[in-house]
Amino acid sequence: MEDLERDLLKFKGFYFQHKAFDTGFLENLDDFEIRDDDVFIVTYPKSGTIWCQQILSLIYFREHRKRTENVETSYRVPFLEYCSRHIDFGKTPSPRLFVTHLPYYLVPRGLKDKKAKIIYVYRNPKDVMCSYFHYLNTYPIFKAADSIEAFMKQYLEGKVLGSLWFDHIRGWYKHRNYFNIQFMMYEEMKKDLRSSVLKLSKFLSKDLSEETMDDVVRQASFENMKDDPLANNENMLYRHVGSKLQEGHFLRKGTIGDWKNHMTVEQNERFDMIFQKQMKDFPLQFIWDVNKTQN
Ligand SMILES: Nc1ncnc2c1ncn2[C@@H]1O[C@H](COP(=O)(O)OS(=O)(=O)O)[C@@H](OP(=O)(O)O)[C@H]1O
Repeated sequence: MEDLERDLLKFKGFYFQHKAFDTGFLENLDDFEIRDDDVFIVTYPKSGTIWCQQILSLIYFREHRKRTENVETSYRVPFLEYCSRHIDFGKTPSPRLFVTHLPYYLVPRGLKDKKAKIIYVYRNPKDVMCSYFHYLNTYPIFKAADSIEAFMKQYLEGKVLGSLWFDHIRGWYKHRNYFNIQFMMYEEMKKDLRSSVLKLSKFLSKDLSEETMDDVVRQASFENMKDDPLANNENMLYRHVGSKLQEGHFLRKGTIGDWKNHMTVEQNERFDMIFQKQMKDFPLQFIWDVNKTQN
């Protein structure tokens, strides 16, 4: 656990990345001035963050859609809690787009005016766990367990950046009425990206032409993003954390149900028991298998 404490920092009950932590900024985050036309993507890690960053970049920036500017997606939609050292958010032109992994109780209180918009993307927690495991074994953001068994323990105890998955999604859902928030499911985006982009554009009051819609859907596909150095996060991660593997990719598989390739029957049953206990009476549905609808 010593290594974990070196890499992660618990602040107000939530684990942050130690190296990128800006105490002054986070101490005052409650007062961070929110503009009515701000848009925030909120995710638990490995739930489709960069995907949604890319969709918003394509919707909001013609230059991104038409590839006339060489600006990375992660810069167009920066992390609220990790980019304050190099971006002056007060000077960013409107509409500002942000992304955050913060829990509901740490976001700026101005979001409760319900004018600025929040998109919460969630994904089934077994695929989140497997994606997280591979990610940490590719990019050394913090000390990673070297087996799924050990990582499952760490993840189910919430000793990871983002803390406990159950707390994150339950907290945001329970407090949804305080915010102007749209929940989006990773698996629905995967099954029908066009309908998901349409849903998002309605929420954002953006009327997209057919041509724009085609551009967005095409450039937000997994295959396209994986090969796009502006959108695949690899340069950004390489600059900030380095990589342990020659062949590791941030956009790794982008599928539904990869957990079946990594978890044993026993691990899966153990996970299910904890999930059922923690998520009893939780109304949002999840898709665990590419061939199945919600359950
Ligand atoms: N376009 C598209 N389509 C489908 N899936 C996609 C897409 N873009 C990113 N991804 C997958 O999202 C996973 C990374 O999650 P995040 O971006 O939330 O990671 S992070 O929290 O910002 O580190 C990671 O999942 P895994 O492949 O399962 O590891 C990415 O592949």
